[in-house]
Amino acid sequence: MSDLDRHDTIRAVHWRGDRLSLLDQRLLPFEERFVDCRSAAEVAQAIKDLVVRGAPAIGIAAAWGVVLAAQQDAATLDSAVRTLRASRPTAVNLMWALDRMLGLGSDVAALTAEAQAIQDEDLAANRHMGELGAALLAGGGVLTHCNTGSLATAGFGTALGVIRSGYAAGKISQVYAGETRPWLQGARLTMFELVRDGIPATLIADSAAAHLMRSGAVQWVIVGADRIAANGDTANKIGTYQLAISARHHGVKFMVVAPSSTVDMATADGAAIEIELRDTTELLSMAGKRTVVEGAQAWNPVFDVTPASLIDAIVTERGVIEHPDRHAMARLFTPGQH
Ligand SMILES: CSC[C@H]1O[C@H](OP(=O)(O)O)[C@H](O)[C@@H]1O
Repeated sequence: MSDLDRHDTIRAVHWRGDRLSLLDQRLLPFEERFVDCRSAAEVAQAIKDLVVRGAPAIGIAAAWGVVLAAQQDAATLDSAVRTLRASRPTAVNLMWALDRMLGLGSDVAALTAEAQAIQDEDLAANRHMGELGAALLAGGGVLTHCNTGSLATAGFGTALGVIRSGYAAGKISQVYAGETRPWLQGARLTMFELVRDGIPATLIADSAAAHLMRSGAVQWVIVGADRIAANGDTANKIGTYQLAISARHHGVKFMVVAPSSTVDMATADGAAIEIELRDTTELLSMAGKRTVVEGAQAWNPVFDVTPASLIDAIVTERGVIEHPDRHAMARLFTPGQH
């Protein structure tokens, strides 16, 4: 097993033939427990509750949810797909995967093969993007945000896949990970993956990012995506937009890494991307303990949109788009493709 092969040993999504086992990411890094989903409705609830999260991973989970629906009662397939589609609004991978499954009717064998293909294609795409993104690096430190690793995908990761490949190629000397409040995907999940891989990783507070960039310790900010519009505007975890502003101000390069299942050519620009608002309790408490006075209000958008003008490169498995705009996107993706 190559050094890189070791890195996708973490699997967030396991198809068991009659149920879908999901590594419960609400409990990581201190507890590794699986939630078994035996229906599309249970998969949809797991996506909504962030048992499984990460744009590619929720698309993969939803695809297996369609298989569960077909196994149980083909007559309920359409309503099962509607329930899955409504589970989270921003990551287009969810809609993309369901559209791929819908085209196959209710044949369980065909749906099973398609769900497996979606999962296998994602892992292959991540490894290829890892190489393409690593080729852009020239040493030094990188900063990443949220979690874009094996836990958010079929394995290896998108932005974290570039970091894995870049580190293995000697092109990264230090990885900084933002904690990513309020759900702490960076602190709880990315640090878990990097420490497990033996990659030198330093956790920073989200609010320390600009100060870190000003120090000169970071040459690239490398992030994932939940939806990339036809002009290259990119929706990603809340806090990404301000990282892009800080990066441009400090002369730090900004890379978005995402498979083509994240590209939504049917959405013209970032203004049209729906931003998920989650329960304010995620902001008003930490680890289940309230941290804010009763009666306080909160606002909890969990994604934001980075304009293409602040992105130096979008890495997909179809190729790298440098200085993205609608013309550059159209060279790799069909207008209107979703
Ligand atoms: C390769 S994961 C893409 C994306 O998904 C994460 O969001 P969430 O944890 O809420 O599902 C985050 O935005 C990642 O960058």
